[in-house]
Amino acid sequence: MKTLALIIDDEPDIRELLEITLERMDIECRSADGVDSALALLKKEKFQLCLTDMHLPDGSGLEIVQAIQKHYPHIPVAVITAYGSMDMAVTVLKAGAFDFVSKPIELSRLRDLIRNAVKVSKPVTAQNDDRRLLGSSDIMNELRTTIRKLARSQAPVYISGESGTGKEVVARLIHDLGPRAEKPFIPVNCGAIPSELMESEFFGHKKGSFTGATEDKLGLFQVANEGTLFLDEVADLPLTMQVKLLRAIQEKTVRPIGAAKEIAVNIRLLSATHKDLAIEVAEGRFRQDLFYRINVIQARIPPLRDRGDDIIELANSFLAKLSDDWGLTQPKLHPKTQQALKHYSFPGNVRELQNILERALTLCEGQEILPDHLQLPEHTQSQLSQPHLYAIPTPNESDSLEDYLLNIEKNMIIKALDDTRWNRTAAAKKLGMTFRSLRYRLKKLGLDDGNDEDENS
Ligand SMILES: Nc1ncnc2c1ncn2[C@@H]1O[C@H](COP(=O)(O)OP(=O)(O)OP(=O)(O)O)[C@@H](O)[C@H]1O
Repeated sequence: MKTLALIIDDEPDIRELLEITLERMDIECRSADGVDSALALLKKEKFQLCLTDMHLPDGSGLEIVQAIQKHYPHIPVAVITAYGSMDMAVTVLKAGAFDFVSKPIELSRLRDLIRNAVKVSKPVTAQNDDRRLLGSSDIMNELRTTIRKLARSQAPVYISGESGTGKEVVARLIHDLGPRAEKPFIPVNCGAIPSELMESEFFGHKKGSFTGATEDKLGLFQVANEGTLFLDEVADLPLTMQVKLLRAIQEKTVRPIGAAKEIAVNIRLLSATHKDLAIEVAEGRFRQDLFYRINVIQARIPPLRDRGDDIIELANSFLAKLSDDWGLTQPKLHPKTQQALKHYSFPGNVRELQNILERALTLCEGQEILPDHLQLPEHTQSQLSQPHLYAIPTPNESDSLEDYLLNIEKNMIIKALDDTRWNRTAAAKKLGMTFRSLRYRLKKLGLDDGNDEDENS
């Protein structure tokens, strides 16, 4: 059966251009010139994809996106936005549009978009793939649903989560379950590239463009072309590189060092960091405009300590794998070991659990792993009790690490404010942060009184 597409545009010329392009791709089309007529067609026929203009005589493309999300969520819908209207593109992606194309419509970009939409409209066959993400807690099942949704979209996703929670595993799944699965997935650790090599790594260079450039080199953007570029530890990008990256993302082109021409690239962008990007922005280390572009949709990965019985499920699975690799019979986790694992806070999350088990398997001589083999730090607090200026509160039983740290942050801020008679400029200085950053934290901690007066006092 032929794929059926719905085209919505009030300009007959553009409708015709879209129809011709799609029909050449063996896709049958129906056209509508406004919101009402489009909604009527959606009721009447079964579509596999939809392409709508943003400005329609009786409404907007956003209404179409919302209606499709609500009533026909399986139909990928892409929006044609006005030239340079990035804000609108971000809005429609957030509302659930699968992708966007801006005017004047570039035919090669349109064809790529349509090809991806056709793939997305087919039922996912790679369901089994998400077994790579172990854990059957509700919180992980929710994450799996989110991943499947995000895989269909082309929107940039910012994956947040503490160190070792599985951000890269999630990024790979988003790629593997999506329409770009057959194309490259290129992970880049932004913190690991020396700053002087960064531009050449990302955008490539021509032979002879600088000392040491003995060959032409493709940049990561080109290597990832048609696939996914995963910027891990994106907060570690120097500001100068952030500007260049923003440009490449917005223009969808790159210029290798020493090249005369820009090269078009088609990538899906995923990014992650264990840092709080909003704080990085508030403290001036991360550009707000880049944050806005990469953070169109956010996926949060929960820390391991919040995943309940998943800890034991993961532990058993890692033990099975390790025992198999090392040619051992898989030992059991003693009930007390299970208790100890469930009560540990895992600041290093899944990666730390893997390391703990590897050590435990080395230390364990019998068929059972005992609590001692885990060598867990006696108290989580021992890791936090570095030299400190103010008394560190004792954690409550129910505190998560996050709550506990927030409490410390709050105490230090209140102490600094008390010491400076609530002069926030002086308090910020005392705490070694900018006024903006202090104000952000005060808001976050609910201590903000809405008075910004002392900025310059
Ligand atoms: N749910 C999970 N099921 C199975 N393995 C997992 C899961 N989550 C993480 N892992 C494993 O834990 C390790 C750390 O995962 P990953 O590198 O994706 O974390 P990360 O959040 O990207 O870490 P970092 O912040 O250090 O970059 C990897 O070996 C990964 O395979």
